Amino acid sequence: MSVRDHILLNNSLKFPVIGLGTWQAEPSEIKTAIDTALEVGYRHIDTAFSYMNEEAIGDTLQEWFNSKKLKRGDLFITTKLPMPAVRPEDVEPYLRESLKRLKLKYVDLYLIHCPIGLKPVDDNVNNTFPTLPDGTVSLDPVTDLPATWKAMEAQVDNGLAKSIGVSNFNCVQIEKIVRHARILPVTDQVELHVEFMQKPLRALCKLHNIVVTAYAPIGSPGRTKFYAARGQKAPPIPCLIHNPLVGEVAKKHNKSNAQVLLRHLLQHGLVVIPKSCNPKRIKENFQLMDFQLDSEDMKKLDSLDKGAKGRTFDFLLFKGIDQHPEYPFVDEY
Ligand SMILES: NC(=O)C1=CN([C@@H]2O[C@H](COP(=O)(O)OP(=O)(O)OC[C@H]3O[C@@H](n4cnc5c(N)ncnc54)[C@H](OP(=O)(O)O)[C@@H]3O)[C@@H](O)[C@H]2O)C=CC1
Ligand SMILES: O=C1CO[C@H](CO)[C@@H](O)[C@@H]1O
Repeated sequence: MSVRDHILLNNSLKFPVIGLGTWQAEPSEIKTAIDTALEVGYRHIDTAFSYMNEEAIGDTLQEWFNSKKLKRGDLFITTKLPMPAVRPEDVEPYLRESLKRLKLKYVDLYLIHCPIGLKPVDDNVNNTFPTLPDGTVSLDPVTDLPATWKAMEAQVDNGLAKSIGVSNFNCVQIEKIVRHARILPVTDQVELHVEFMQKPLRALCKLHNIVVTAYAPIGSPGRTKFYAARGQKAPPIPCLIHNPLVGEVAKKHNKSNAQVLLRHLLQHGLVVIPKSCNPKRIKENFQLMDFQLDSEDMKKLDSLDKGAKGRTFDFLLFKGIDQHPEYPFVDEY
């Protein structure tokens, strides 16, 4: 099955199917990562206010624009509204702050990072995981998703975002948005990989013409760092890269295991945003268009799906987060 390098969105915006993920990419690593990615052909970068690297990304993009090697219109840049700002009045100020850090006039895609709203505990906007003195996360129980979505739509109207979408929304939450939306979300960015193929959510999104973007497409093996920084032990991380079946398919095509994991998702019509700060792996993760998995390969890889049991992102490292009424990770979605 052939795969196009972009999906054409309703507003004629081209959504490149391979993007560079940047969670846990330190500002000091960003220049090399973005330079390498743009040189090998990536045109889509995924970041978030809470990744604390928007400024470094903005600096590197400016160098590319100043050197005239690329124009703003050549790129597709995504960033996200953080959890302490999931309320209507915070949408525009946070988007403006992200744009200031990115040194851009608009983003191509602005996402609600997570349906869970948090209550800030201080004036520090960079404190994106506010915690109460008892160690639990500071929940905002009155998160109003339809009202927040209305404020997201206003960002398309005012030209600060070319398109808008959601992330970590489950089927019920997607339906809630779709019922109220004037502008539909273009994507739901969720955990999705060979062991967690998100069948019900994909079916629902297809119905509404919403593209599904796969985060952690190679299993997010580096996330121990995020837990360690918070004094916690990471939960078991699935060894997708070393799965023998994936290895078999990779050997047949003379490609790496990571390339097979990514190509499998592309052939399912998904957008993938693998993260790497390593030039060799950044290149490897982009070389996905010179081979095709046949139906037997796809069947083999599909057999690895564990359904809801394959989920590994539950945000439970933020103590008490599952007490929020919009906690999304309650079912396979
Ligand atoms: N909306 C949300 O809530 C979330 C969004 N995301 C987004 O999705 C992106 C991707 O997800 P992420 O969690 O980073 O996980 P990925 O599945 O992309 O895995 C990234 C990890 O795999 C390593 N890696 C990358 N390429 C290869 C390769 N070819 N072979 C072996 N190892 C490799 C990287 O290390 P190295 O850098 O050393 O190469 C890194 O440790 C994020 O960066 C972020 O942009 C992620 C999580 C949640
Ligand atoms: O994007 C993200 C990566 O995952 C983290 C949790 O495990 C989130 O906090 C963050 O929003």
